[in-house]
Amino acid sequence: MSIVVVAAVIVADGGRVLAAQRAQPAALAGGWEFPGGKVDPGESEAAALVRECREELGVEVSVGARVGGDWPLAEGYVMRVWLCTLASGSPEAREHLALRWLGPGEYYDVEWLGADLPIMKTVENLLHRD
Ligand SMILES: Nc1nc2c([nH]c(=O)n2[C@H]2C[C@H](O)[C@@H](COP(=O)(O)OP(=O)(O)OP(=O)(O)O)O2)c(=O)[nH]1
Repeated sequence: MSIVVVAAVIVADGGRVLAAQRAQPAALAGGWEFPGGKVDPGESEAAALVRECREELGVEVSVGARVGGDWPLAEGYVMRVWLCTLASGSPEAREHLALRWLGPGEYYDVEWLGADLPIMKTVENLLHRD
């Protein structure tokens, strides 16, 4: 069974999306991702998503619609992604090198990790469908 990594696409007013720059490991440092992490044993995926956003950003999020299905990562890992909104707090980079709010037209201004680029494309379609 694959290890599940959950990730939050935090969306704010004007279609802004929060990107976070990884600090580690060396192979991924500097790349941009969606906040998240591994689900702990016995923990629900939604609870893991909320916990990771609290730990990494110091915010509370509300979990919304799922983005796609299982996104492949390295062998043995899959990523599951949800749209989220901020319920309280203002994100700060507690574990990342930097954070950026990307507005429409800026979604590809950061060097997304390989797995995240197709996710960003899917999110763009979801947000601009109407
Ligand atoms: N959180 C997150 N991880 C991603 C993304 N894209 C991507 O390839 N990954 C990879 C990087 C890592 O190999 C793995 C998740 O690891 P992590 O370091 O975020 O997990 P964690 O917070 O539970 O960390 P740790 O306790 O194992 O240190 O998934 C993404 O958008 N968000």
